[in-house]
Amino acid sequence: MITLQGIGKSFKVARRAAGLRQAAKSLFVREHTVVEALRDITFQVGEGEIVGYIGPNGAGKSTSIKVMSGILVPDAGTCSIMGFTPWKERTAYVRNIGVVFGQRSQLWWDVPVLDSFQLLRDIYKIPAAEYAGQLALLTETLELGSLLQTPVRQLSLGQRMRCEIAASLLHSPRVLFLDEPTIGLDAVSKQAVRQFIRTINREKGVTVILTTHDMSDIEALASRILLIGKGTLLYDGTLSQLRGRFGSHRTVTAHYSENARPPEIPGAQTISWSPERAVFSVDTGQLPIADVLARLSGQVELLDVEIEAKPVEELIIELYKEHRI
Ligand SMILES: Nc1ncnc2c1ncn2[C@@H]1O[C@H](COP(=O)(O)OP(=O)(O)OP(=O)(O)O)[C@@H](O)[C@H]1O
Repeated sequence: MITLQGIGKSFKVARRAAGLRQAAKSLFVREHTVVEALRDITFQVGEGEIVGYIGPNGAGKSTSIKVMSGILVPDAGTCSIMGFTPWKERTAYVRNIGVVFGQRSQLWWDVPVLDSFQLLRDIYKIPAAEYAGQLALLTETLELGSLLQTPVRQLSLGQRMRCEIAASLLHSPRVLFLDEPTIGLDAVSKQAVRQFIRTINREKGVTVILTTHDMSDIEALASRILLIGKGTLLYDGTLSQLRGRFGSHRTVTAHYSENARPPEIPGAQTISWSPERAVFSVDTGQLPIADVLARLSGQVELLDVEIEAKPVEELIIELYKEHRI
């Protein structure tokens, strides 16, 4: 569905020091630096996948999305999406993709949402019956009923995001690019947006590329992660592979009847202790959980035990650390 091969993109940025004198000088002599935003980016995405495209600020995520959606022309490499080269066959290509930039709006600010939708219907030349069906479906699943007649500037962020997502799907695209679609949303709106993305992926087979800083988006949606740092692709694997790599650690919290001495578990690190509760960090690759439980029950009268894996957020931080980004 999506193939990127050796994609590179640099930006030439004008540079000048602060101050009036420097401003005057820059009118005559321009100094430039080159920012290498993408370097040799190569990956493939299959039809129906949801891929989390992650990386720290300035890593090159938005630039990649812009290249893939045909807004930016790369300096090097090839990109084929559904057989199109995005920046070459733009008009035909955009009929097959949907794009949401969480930080920007594609809706007209002063007019009711429905007017923007109708304009998009005309731009994409969506047949009347298809538009009516798709609008009804999106209105119901994204709960847009009361919003359609409201000017965009009067919508809250969460309401606007639901409308943005609907706008990007009116023409039934096969690929959806989402650049931080849940930024600034409250917990309930986030859930609604995630649920909707899952549904269109499962029921319509829409392929989704998702950039986000919210690791719970990744956990809820993406089975595969592409990690980009300083313009280079650093990791391409599934979430479970990532868990397998860093995830043999468990936090074990034991609650027990009052005990004067801390339980001793050789091979486990004691994080905290009180007469009724102890918390351990255990590398299950070295020390099986069953051994920990056996040791605990030999020393204290156990009342309850909680075993937690490292949250995805921490796994991603480990990955950032490993690649020094
Ligand atoms: N139009 C531009 N002109 C100059 N430099 C740019 C331009 N767009 C992006 N860059 C630079 O390219 C690099 C990658 O930027 P990009 O916006 O792709 O990062 P990002 O991973 O989306 O970051 P964030 O998570 O902060 O949104 C950054 O160093 C940025 O300053």
